[in-house]
Amino acid sequence: MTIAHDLADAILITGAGRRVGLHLARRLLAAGHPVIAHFHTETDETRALERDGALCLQADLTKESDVRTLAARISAAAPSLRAIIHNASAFEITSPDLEAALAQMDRMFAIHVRAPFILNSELAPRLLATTRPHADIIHITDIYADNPNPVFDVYCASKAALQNLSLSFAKKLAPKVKVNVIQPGPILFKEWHGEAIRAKVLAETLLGTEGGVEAIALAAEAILANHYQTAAIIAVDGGRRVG
Ligand SMILES: NC(=O)C1=CN([C@@H]2O[C@H](COP(=O)(O)OP(=O)(O)OC[C@H]3O[C@@H](n4cnc5c(N)ncnc54)[C@H](OP(=O)(O)O)[C@@H]3O)[C@@H](O)[C@H]2O)C=CC1
Ligand SMILES: Nc1nc2c(c(=O)[nH]1)N=C([C@H](O)[C@@H](O)CO)CN2
Repeated sequence: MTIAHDLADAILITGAGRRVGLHLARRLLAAGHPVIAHFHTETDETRALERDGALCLQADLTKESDVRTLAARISAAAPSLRAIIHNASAFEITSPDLEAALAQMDRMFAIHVRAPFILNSELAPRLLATTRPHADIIHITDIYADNPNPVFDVYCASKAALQNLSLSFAKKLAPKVKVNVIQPGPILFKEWHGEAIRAKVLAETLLGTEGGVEAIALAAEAILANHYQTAAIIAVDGGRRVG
């Protein structure tokens, strides 16, 4: 069954299939926003988002053709966009093998830099078409963008590139479109994080706990609500960056 969507002033979230992105999609849907949820791997949760009224679109952001098709499908479906939240990400320890590390570099720069660049560029007319006073772009980077963990050096460099790109988009799209950065800290560990590393990370975190996905949703909603915030870089890290 094809569901008709009224996608005027929709909010696009990338990586909405699980964890932070899924929580953002659910929160914004519940708040009454039309939501376009990009996902990589279909899950029961993406199927539930669809039943709840979101337009769910699959794309592998490492593939330029997928990103261009995603942009075209969104442009065709939504007459205007209220916001784009770039959340999709690949988080990998850099391989000691140079050839493998270079393949990771291609993948992570494609997801964290090229895809946001293409989507922001192709969808800028939809952001500018919003009837609201402002549209928003939110890039989710990492506190590691400012102070890298060398174990994840390729990932960190790609997030730093995204952070710098955010400032250029803030300059290019002002005053109609605000562009801001959220830098998460230890929000939600991966299953493969062992107890020792979790304890070490939290010992370096002033507040001593994982932030949880709601911490990012609160930061994103605050940015959307603030008419006077652009080119800002907001850490949501429990104080880890100074710990
Ligand atoms: N969790 C944390 O503690 C921290 C998170 N952050 C940042 O916050 C954001 C959200 O974090 P979190 O929810 O943990 O992120 P995840 O590691 O869970 O990944 C987010 C999403 O990105 C998607 N993704 C991965 N590869 C691709 C691809 N090739 N094409 C399209 N989508 C892809 C994943 O889809 P699938 O699983 O289907 O591949 C997933 O749904 C990320 O940008 C992350 O870098 C920063 C610091 C700490
Ligand atoms: N895409 C992701 N990026 C990051 C994640 C994650 O789970 N997915 N997690 C971290 C770490 O937990 C870090 O914050 C604590 O070591 C960083 N980036």
